[in-house]
Amino acid sequence: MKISEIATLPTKHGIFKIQSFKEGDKEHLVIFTENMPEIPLVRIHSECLTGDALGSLKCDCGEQLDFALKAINEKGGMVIYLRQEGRGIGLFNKVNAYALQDKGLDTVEANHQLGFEADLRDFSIVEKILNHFGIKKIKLLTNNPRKLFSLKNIEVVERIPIKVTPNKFNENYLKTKKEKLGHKL
Ligand SMILES: Nc1nc2c(ncn2[C@@H]2O[C@H](COP(=O)(O)OP(=O)(O)OP(=O)(O)O)[C@@H](O)[C@H]2O)c(=O)[nH]1
Ligand SMILES: [Zn+2]
Repeated sequence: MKISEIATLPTKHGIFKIQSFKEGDKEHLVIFTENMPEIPLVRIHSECLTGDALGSLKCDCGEQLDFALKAINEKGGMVIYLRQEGRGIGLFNKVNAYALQDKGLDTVEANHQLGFEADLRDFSIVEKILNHFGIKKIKLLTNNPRKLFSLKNIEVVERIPIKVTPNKFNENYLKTKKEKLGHKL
């Protein structure tokens, strides 16, 4: 793992520090506050270019990221931004999955139709990053139990749910997340 220098990143949510952790060809990011409580608020966020950067309403990613940055700016902690777009299938395949969803398949069926498992993500780098910061206990912002189970040597003192406002474009996606992917929604 290669670790970059720390730089300042002013955002609409507040002034953060930013650092990149590179493993293989993946350039992950940690966006963190200068004030780091002993038990920080942590968001493990997987890349969603369409939701995070383009304002897509098909999923809840952009809204979750905004919610997390706002809360972390207030309470102290970090967003660990993992470059595993499309639950690990990549952007090109996600667009093909979206095309299948236009035809009526849900998010899980579309992945299967393309020959992928529903969720191919790997969260193993998270513990390495938290170790690097000397963090042993966290409060985790998530609705996804898989993220909790992926942490073996880090104590999750509290799981904080992220509430988003459903819209007509993502209501089926949220329903599938709850029914097929086990999200607590
Ligand atoms: N393959 C696929 N990936 C999607 C689709 N919609 C969103 N994604 C991806 O799903 C991932 C969502 O990541 P997160 O928001 O970190 O995680 P989550 O599983 O939703 O869990 P929490 O938000 O923590 O509750 C991102 O990588 C998105 O790119 C879809 O329809 N198909
Ligand atoms: Zn998304």
